[in-house]
Amino acid sequence: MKLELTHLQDCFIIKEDVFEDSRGYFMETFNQKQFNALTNLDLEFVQDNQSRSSKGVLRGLHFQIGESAQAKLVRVLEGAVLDVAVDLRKDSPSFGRHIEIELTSDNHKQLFIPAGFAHGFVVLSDFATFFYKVDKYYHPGNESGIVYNDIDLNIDWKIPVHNLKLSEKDKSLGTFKDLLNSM
Ligand SMILES: Cc1cn([C@H]2C[C@H](O)[C@@H](COP(=O)(O)OP(=O)(O)O[C@H]3O[C@H](C)C(=O)[C@H](O)[C@H]3O)O2)c(=O)[nH]c1=O
Repeated sequence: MKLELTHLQDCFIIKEDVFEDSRGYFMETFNQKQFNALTNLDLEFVQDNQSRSSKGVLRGLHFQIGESAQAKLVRVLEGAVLDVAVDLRKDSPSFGRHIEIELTSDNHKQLFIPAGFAHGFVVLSDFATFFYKVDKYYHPGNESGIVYNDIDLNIDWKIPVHNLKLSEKDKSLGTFKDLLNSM
């Protein structure tokens, strides 16, 4: 297991060892002891989530608030996505900045996203199966988000806007400025 720092504080790229042979490959996709030792965190993931989406589907930007704020360890089982995480922690040196990273079933990359971040992804392949671990349970009443095309975040989703497919909920999410005003 290898850890790669990013320009966002406490947000890491994780590469697990992949053992390939003539049959295919084997990998340990998560090892709590190794994860805690490498990240120097004492996290316990309590829920696994999985979604499958077609090309152009954009899910996000989402986060849970207060005590329900989730750290996430995300990866792709099938296909490819552009994954985006935004640092919403006011005291962070990377506050307001975001990372865009391609996660695919071939590059086996995982992204660790700390609590206090907004998260979303757009599907680049015909279909993508997205899998992630979270360290806090789902609390629908504590869900919040930022609209994908927020002018201040200025995220380049790589897919032409007319090809994007969002839920009605995600289309009507608030702006980054709305969030700042509520802090
Ligand atoms: C997140 C979640 C949802 N649900 C139910 C609620 C809805 O009936 C249904 C679909 O939920 P939603 O449209 O919010 O699913 P996504 O748009 O994939 O949401 C996720 O999108 C981005 C990528 C994230 O990072 C979040 O973890 C998560 O918000 O699943 C549950 O039962 N448990 C859960 O933990």
